[in-house]
Amino acid sequence: MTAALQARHVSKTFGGNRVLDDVSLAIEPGEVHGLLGQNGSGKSTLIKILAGYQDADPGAELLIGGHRVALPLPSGQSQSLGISTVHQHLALIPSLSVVENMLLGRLGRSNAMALSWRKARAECAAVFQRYGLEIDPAATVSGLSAIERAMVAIVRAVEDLGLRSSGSGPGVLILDEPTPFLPKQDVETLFALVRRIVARGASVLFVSHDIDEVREITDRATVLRDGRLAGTIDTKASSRDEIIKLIIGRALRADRPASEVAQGAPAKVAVTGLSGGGVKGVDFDLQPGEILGLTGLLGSGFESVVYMLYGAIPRTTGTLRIEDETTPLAEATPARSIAAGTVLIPGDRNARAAIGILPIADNVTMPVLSRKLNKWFVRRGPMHQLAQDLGRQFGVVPNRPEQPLSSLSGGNAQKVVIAKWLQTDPRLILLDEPTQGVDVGARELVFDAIRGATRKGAAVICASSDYEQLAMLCDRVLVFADGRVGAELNGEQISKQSIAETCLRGASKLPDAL
Ligand SMILES: Nc1ncnc2c1ncn2[C@@H]1O[C@H](COP(=O)(O)OP(=O)(O)OP(=O)(O)O)[C@@H](O)[C@H]1O
Repeated sequence: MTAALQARHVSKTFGGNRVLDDVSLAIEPGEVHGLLGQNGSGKSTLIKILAGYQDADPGAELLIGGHRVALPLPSGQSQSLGISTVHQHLALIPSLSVVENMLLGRLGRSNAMALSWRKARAECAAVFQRYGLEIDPAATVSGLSAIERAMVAIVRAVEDLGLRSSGSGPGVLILDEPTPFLPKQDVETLFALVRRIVARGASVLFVSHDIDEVREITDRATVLRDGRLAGTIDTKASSRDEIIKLIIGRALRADRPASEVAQGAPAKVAVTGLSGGGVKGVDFDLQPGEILGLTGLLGSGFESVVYMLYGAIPRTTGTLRIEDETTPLAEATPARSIAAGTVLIPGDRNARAAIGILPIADNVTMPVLSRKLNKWFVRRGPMHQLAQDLGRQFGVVPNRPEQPLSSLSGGNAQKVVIAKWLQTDPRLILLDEPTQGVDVGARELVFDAIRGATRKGAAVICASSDYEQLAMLCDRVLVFADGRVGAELNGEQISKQSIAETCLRGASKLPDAL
């Protein structure tokens, strides 16, 4: 069978640093092919080369549908050659309608004056119907749910492939980590769409850190390790442990660590009457060193809690007590929270937690410039030394503080953000999806760092819809439903399965199996 896409001998060097080394990859027609590897293993670089955003080093070869294609791909031409990419940020314009977004690529190439919007909407509706989607072409993208936005971007990418001129097969759709921003229940909806796409003959290259998802949706997978090909596997025939071992070169720790929370100690943190942002009068408290998980279905209110406690959502009411200091949340602001020893590590690190164009050293030392370094003027030597030490401690790869943060892979950038706040020895750590985009091996490092902070007495609140993460990390999990705490899971009750079941039952009662 002629491969839908074949890449051979792909290498890439940045300033003397070889990040891809003689990688080869073949994707069959109608196949969902996984691309796996630790943070910084070279997945995005490979995709950027396949999508024509980046040149490969000399010697690389690319065949699409058996036809040799000259590298580098001409800028903006990858779709006409049969490769379409959907990145995590989706590249939709929120203020435009669905149909306008669907036509974005084509508008640039055609005479827009001659466009009939009525006809375009009807065609768009017919396309959505073909894929079994119920999305109004006239709706504004900003009003769509996360899963609807993802599906619009994916269908647009596939349709743009269908318009290409070359006759070399139905093409390859690259999905670059499409699921981390989606609630778990919507992942199935997305997978149904992926199955429909491959049933129509196209192939999909699926990049993900979620091993269970990879085993569910892909047929085979290529694994990169340190920029080299670690292997190509039949995912259905491979166990979870085998895949993890190929990715990180070792096995993960088997069990969740036993809770270290001292029973019966007075609460260190107490939240009372928390209301606003979809939350309706919630009370809970935390023991010193406790890691409390918050979860639920999207819209159940759990997603807002850490931002409300940090003072980042206006019109929040209730109180937050840390040890013997009580703050009315109506008066909380991020600056006051930081001064009181509360830190927030947000989910959207690119927009809210880091400045990509600044060096890693500047990003990571920002909260401690006056405390740990010279208060009156910035000396880069000590700043670099501190950044280097933190990079080592948190496993940032490559550990080069002078590089811009944006040159790090997604997962390594997240480690920098976590290091930046944990070094401040906070009393309360607020986390929103702390290991989104972080690979399975590095997750252990991040979890260890968070547990290290709890040993120093910090309390942690972790909001997440990643049930596996909650099961590995938390001493207790509160499952939200309709703005309130619907169920509480403790100790042995906590597992990925039990959290998923409790969420899906509307959090009205504990799972039968418990
Ligand atoms: N423009 C660049 N300049 C310098 N180094 C870069 C650049 N882009 C990527 N790198 C380096 O190349 C290596 C591979 O990065 P890449 O983003 O491909 O990894 P990845 O496997 O996609 O990681 P993640 O899972 O974290 O997204 C990393 O060490 C990264 O720092």
